[in-house]
Amino acid sequence: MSKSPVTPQRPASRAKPWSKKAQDVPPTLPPGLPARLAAASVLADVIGSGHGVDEFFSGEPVHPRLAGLEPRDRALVRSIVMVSLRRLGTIRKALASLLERGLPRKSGPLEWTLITTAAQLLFLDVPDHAAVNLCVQAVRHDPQSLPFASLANAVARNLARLRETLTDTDPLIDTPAWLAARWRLTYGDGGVAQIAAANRVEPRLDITVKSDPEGWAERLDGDVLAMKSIRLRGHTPVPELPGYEDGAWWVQDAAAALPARLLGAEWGERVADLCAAPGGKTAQLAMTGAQVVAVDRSAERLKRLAINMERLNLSAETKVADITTYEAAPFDAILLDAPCSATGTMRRHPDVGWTKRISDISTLAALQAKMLDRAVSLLRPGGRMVYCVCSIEPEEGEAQIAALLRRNPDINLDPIRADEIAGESSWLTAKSELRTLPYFNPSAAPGLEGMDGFYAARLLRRH
Ligand SMILES: C[S@@+](CC[C@H](N)C(=O)[O-])C[C@H]1O[C@@H](n2cnc3c(N)ncnc32)[C@H](O)[C@@H]1O
Repeated sequence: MSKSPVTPQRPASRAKPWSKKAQDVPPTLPPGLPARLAAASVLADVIGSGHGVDEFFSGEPVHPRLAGLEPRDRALVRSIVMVSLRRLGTIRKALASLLERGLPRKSGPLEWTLITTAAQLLFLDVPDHAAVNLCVQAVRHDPQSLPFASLANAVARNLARLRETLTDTDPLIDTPAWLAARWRLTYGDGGVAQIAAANRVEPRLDITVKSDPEGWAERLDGDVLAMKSIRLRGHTPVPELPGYEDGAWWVQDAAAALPARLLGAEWGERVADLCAAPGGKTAQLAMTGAQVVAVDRSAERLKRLAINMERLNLSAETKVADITTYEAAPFDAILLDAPCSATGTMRRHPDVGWTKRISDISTLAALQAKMLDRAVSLLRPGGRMVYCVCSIEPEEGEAQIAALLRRNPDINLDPIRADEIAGESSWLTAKSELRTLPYFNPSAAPGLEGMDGFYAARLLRRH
């Protein structure tokens, strides 16, 4: 039997592979199998073609294997895919140790079935017999992988048997090598190790409340964090939680809630939220009583923003426009939440490291610079702006703002004070910009720690 490495090469194309041929799932398949086939297939498409997991699970199912699945099964598929991505390094190492002769060539979806089976056996609360049995059925379902059904059976049984030793790995193994190398340069050996460890923990849901954080924390079984976000302890689906229908709160990571607060928008001010959709920060700005214009290039995402604002009973004007060419009367204050590599959000989006490429960072940094130049030109003299990104790459944060200040002498950095961020001076850079990392916000309760990696700088326009 010839061998191939366990790690496949990602093709350059980002075409939607599932759009070419629909693979209908016959309704006669045994229970649980359609979800396992879907998990393997979605994972192959995420890693193979660079599509984000959210593309598959927000809105109507676009993948033929997801169509027709019950919501409960879709949720299971999502969690199998997420764990597979979050622990991909550990899983690949485990499979490599069990496949003495490597992965057989021309074995169709075998690799994806084994990875998603490993995710269930090593990290999810799926009974061993169900995971092993469905693995073998999934392998038998495809003519190319069919000859390897007994190999898959042996691998799956060994995964269950050796679970403890196979999962005892260095967190860095689950960080894509290109990101680990970058983070080592920026944050040192200690920093990269802590980021890697934090990214392995599935984060809880954070919410921003309109008022009464203590009361809502009690009602929702959550903890009030330093900056008044609430971190929920449980995993109840969002729409079923008290206060959701009434628009008392919205989902927003604790770090993502900081930039809008730092802008300090005031009642009656004319404020622009640039790159606004789906609107977590727009809601915060609108809460202040400012007149908010929410601008985004995507009409579809702005529609979602409008629906969110309606549920929250808040108002903002929406405008579909490209920020790099957007024109408007001057604003008192601007929030620019620029598109970025999102490497600070890998706790919530473990696909980021496997779907983004190193070249994306310079492409995005160039776009951010253009947006910044446009945004500062929209400020009135004396106006203020907060620029933020959910990236932990300096090119998109610290270096981006340093370059803006060099090319625009009219713009000053307005230092952020520790007392504006609940006294957390370790969240500030030497120049008093905000820099959070995924391992910040430790907690005594396991699973309740961490926050997104964010960068924010506050700027003032002089003339
Ligand atoms: C990081 S998300 C914004 C998240 C949002 N601020 C929030 O808090 O909910 C970035 C947004 O930038 C938008 N975007 C990307 N390129 C753009 C451009 N050239 N002009 C306007 N919007 C753009 C995307 O459609 C996306 O909605």
